[in-house]
Amino acid sequence: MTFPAAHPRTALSVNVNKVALVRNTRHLGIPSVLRAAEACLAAGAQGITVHPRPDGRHIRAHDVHELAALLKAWPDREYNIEGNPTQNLMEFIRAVRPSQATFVPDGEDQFTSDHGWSFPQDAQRLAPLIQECRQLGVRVSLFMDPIAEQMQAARAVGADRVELYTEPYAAAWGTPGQEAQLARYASAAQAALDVGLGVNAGHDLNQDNLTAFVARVPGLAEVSIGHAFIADALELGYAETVRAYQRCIDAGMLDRS
Ligand SMILES: CC(=O)[C@@H](O)[C@H](O)COP(=O)(O)O
Ligand SMILES: NCC(=O)COP(=O)(O)O
Repeated sequence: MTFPAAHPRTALSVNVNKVALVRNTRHLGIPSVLRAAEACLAAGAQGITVHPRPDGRHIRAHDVHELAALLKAWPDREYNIEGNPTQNLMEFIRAVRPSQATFVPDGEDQFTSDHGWSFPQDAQRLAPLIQECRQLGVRVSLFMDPIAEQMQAARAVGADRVELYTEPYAAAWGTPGQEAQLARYASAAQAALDVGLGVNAGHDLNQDNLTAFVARVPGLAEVSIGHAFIADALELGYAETVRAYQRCIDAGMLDRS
């Protein structure tokens, strides 16, 4: 399916954290993170995302480097490495130079990501790190709550994109608050576009809530999806799960136009 240049297809980046989480429960090397990534790329996923947390609970340093080598065989796909640049992220960015670095303000022992950066408080410590990434040729995306008023500051600090934290939308899915959340994300995305930022999104997106989000949120360049995707892949397999999520995206794109 092709889309007009004015509305390029929202890219699917598969987060493989949870494959590593299961692998780490034995010393057998299975399930393979590499095989998962390769199967998703072969099925058409536009990118792979990892979040190598400092405690190594799932993605570890060797995964980051092995996936970088794999992605070299897929030059038209993207590698997105997430993390807190004041912790361990920058060592990976310098060594691997992925397509994109997504800065996430997580603490070292955080259960999962649950908030975005705040401006002006975070600007001073982020600016030099963003500049370094851009000098390395790495696009920078800032994990942000869907607050339209924060987008100007995100741009001013040098970010190329924002990634809208979508758990509040996912939590409202199927409730009376769903529409208000969609309007909130659409407003934040438009504010980002208005100041020259690209728009990514992620966290708790799934096959139920993805289509409506793609349809309503303008200029959505990329969704990164992991937890629900891997849960679905346990039942459907990686290739069919990629196709299922692509169908959700394409349905949203058609609703948008
Ligand atoms: C930043 C974000 O929302 C996710 O990309 C993050 O990778 C989730 O981390 P866990 O997989 O450790 O829950
Ligand atoms: N940036 C979001 C991501 O990579 C995956 O989040 P989730 O789908 O595991 O919640």
